[in-house]
Amino acid sequence: MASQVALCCMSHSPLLHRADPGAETRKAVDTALAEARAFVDEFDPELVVIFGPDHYAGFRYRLMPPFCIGASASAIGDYGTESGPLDVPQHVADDLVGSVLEAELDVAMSERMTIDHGISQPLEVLLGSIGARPVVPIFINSVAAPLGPMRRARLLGEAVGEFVATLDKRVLIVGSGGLSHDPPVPKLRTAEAEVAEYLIDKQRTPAEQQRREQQVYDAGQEFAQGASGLKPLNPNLDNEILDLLAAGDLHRFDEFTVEWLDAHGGGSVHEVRTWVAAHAALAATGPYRTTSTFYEPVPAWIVGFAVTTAVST
Ligand SMILES: O=C(O)CCC(=O)/C=C/C=C(\O)C(=O)O
Ligand SMILES: [Fe+2]
Repeated sequence: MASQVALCCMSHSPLLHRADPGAETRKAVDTALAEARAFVDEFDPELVVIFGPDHYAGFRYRLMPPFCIGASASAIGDYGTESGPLDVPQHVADDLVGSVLEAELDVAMSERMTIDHGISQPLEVLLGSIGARPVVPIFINSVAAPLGPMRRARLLGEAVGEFVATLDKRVLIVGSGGLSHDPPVPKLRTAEAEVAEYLIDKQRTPAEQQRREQQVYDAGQEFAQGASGLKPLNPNLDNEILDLLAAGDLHRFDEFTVEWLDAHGGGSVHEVRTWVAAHAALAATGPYRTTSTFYEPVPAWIVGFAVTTAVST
């Protein structure tokens, strides 16, 4: 018995519904996202497997795994996203963890995973709400240094795909994040003590969260006005990434080092790991074809914003 598998990868942004990117960009992004939603509606997934990052909302340095599969999860509701539980099919998540471990990838498991906009936003955009379909969330650390090699994200994806192939279900694989971008996410070793405490273990109060969200909005406005120390977006790199994914040339990502990507794509370009894992998962179920690609650099959101869909052939 085999599954039917489709893929949608998309950038997310805390500023997606908050900052005005200009009328033309808004229309283009909304159209791309509506088309992705229609693609998902038509596929009618029985299960969604989503690879996404976290931005110190759920995973902090008290214990920072490179990868974690959630067998039970809820969304924190940051940056205007929905809060509340996901509908995680526990036995599927348990079996997935077992299968990935069997493939010699030492993935962590959480029975109480907290997700942020990095996972909840694509679920809302593509499915209508975070609880609309059964979903297994897979966290890929993409911001908290040190990061392991890209190859491991590809291998994780492969192992997940091999499991997905056995389910005899319609499975949508989602990757969330990227592409080039350098949003103001603090770094443990350079952060002030109070911020470092947050990165390690501390929760924000609602007022602190609100202040932080305003700071991220302000950073986007500065960036859009060209008055920012953040690294520029890199459309050349982003197009190269999209071309490699569409060509199924996933091994090439093994050559991208963390340092090189950081220098050319900014501190959060590593969210592309979720795209690599998602494509590797799809590829593990058979050959695939990319059916749509949207890309536009959006300074007001501090991100090279992309959306792609793909199907098994
Ligand atoms: O709230 C924080 O401290 C982290 C800031 C943050 O969440 C920024 C996130 C940016 C993205 O998710 C992105 O552009 O990918
Ligand atoms: Fe992000």
